[in-house]
Amino acid sequence: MDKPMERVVVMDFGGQYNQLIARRIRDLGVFSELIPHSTGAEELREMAPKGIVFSGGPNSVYANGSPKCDPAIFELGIPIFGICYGMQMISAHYGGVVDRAHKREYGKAEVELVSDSPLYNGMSRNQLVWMSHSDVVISPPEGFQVDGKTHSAPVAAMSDPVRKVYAVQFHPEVRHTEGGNEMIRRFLYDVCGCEGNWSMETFIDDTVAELKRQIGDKRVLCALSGGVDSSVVAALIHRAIGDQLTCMFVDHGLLRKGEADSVVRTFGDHFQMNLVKVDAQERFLSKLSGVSDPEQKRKIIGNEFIRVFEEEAEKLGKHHFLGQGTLYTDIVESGTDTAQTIKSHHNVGGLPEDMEMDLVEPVNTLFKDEVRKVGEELGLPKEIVWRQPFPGPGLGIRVIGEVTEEKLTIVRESDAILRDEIAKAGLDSEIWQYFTALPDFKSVGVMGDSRTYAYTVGIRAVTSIDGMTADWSRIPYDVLEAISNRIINEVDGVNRVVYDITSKPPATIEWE
Ligand SMILES: Nc1ncnc2c1ncn2[C@@H]1O[C@H](COP(=O)(O)OP(=O)(O)OP(=O)(O)O)[C@@H](O)[C@H]1O
Ligand SMILES: O=c1[nH]c(=O)c2[nH+]cn([C@@H]3O[C@H](COP(=O)(O)O)[C@@H](O)[C@H]3O)c2[nH]1
Ligand SMILES: NC(=O)CC[C@H](N)C(=O)O
Ligand SMILES: [Mg+2]
Repeated sequence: MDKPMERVVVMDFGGQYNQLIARRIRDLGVFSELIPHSTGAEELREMAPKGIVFSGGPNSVYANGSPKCDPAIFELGIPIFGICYGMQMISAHYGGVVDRAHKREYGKAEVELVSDSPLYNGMSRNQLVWMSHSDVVISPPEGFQVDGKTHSAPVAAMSDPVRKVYAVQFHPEVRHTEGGNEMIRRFLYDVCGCEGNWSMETFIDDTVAELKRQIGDKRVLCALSGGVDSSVVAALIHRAIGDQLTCMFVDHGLLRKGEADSVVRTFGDHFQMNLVKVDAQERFLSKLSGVSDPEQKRKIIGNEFIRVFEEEAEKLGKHHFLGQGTLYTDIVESGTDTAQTIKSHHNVGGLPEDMEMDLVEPVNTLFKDEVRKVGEELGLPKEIVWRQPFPGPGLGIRVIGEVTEEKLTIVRESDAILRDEIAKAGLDSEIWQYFTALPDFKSVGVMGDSRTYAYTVGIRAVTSIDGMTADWSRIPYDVLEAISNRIINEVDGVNRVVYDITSKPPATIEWE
């Protein structure tokens, strides 16, 4: 008889990075999934996980009604790893003190490791980590040792090796925490005693089989942007159902310079599938006219996409399903039962409630870098697999506030210059995503001895792996200078250029 599948569960307290924790664990060869934080101890005993992770979350443990796990879970004898909110909850459970921090920590921080607990034994004493919290454990509960501290957090990591309970205030699951993967690995293998028998190699086969079953002999319309996510989805669906698939690319007037043509060309060069291109500039721009709230803009764009797909599908005959390249990132940022809405991605939080087609989203548990792996495995061309992400709402969320033709032109032209200069400097594969944004204000300048009162263009360039966290790119000054000069000289209506030097968190990659 097969052994029960080895697994480690992640209890969901609403953190932005929860699926990322599960994903890291899978990467390390152990099956992992998110489960609701309300899962009881009895149910967990039946699942028999090798370990339990408590995730982060937006709440404060000392606030009324903040989510807590079933206290009996602490008595199961299964190793526990608490992250951020998870650590604060462990502390509160065992009688430690949690309070508002004097100094909040967002983004990069340095933890000094002060113990030799199995998670950190032999590691460099100074660890670069990523933080996102405003509460802090002031003193650990009885029986716990302090494993690490930062300037602002006297307890940045703690553990009780006897009860096998480990906890960190920082986020080991994000890529910017350099030793994070190793800490998770040690939890899985050294603390929980996992063997590591899970692999993602079968993902494509399993997914194609599931798509065949789900779709049967019905037809699918796949929303195709030319980006990696939708290209991978189209390729997966095509493998499953062949000609029952039609791809549809919408030009909503919010695309980058030259984008519509290049998408159609690249698709024709590499795919043996049907592609329909829809020109819908007018309808998107008129719906956006006079609207300046970012969430409202996103919802209008999401709605309009679906209405276009429905109308165009009608012309081609009945399509039961709509395929989308939705990633897990899009879902969690759009808000879930426990996670707060950071921004409504057009393909998730921006969807209308009354949709005619059912969604097919085969990569919606994955992150960008996993989708890229699937794309490479499927043999998609490099230019698609490594294309920088471009959001569905396009320049519509890079013009801050109301979208007008004049502002779209400024963003489109300045973005083209930025892309050109980045390519010339050979930085295009180094920087994960780069673009310009147009804040909704003017400032004073002097050009040719005359006073100007014109727009400011913001440059955003980030390094990332999965888009969940990001750092600003250290573009060399001479490259920035060339970009700035060209934007001022070549784009009408601009007299100032600024460079965004914020990481995510606390900022996000896009400005809206
Ligand atoms: N212009 C468009 N026409 C048709 N579908 C689109 C368009 N823009 C976005 N979509 C749909 O919305 C989904 C989400 O967009 P998103 O930008 O996250 O993914 P992508 O464009 O496939 O990849 P990338 O993130 O690399 O740009 C896409 O996968 C696609 O299904
Ligand atoms: O298809 C999309 N629809 C959207 O509504 C959307 N909003 C942001 N993005 C992209 O997602 C990644 C993370 O972005 P943020 O840090 O701005 O949330 C970045 O790569 C963003 O470009 C979107 N993609
Ligand atoms: N990221 C988190 O889990 C945050 C936990 C808690 N809300 C804090 O601010 O400290
Ligand atoms: Mg895109």
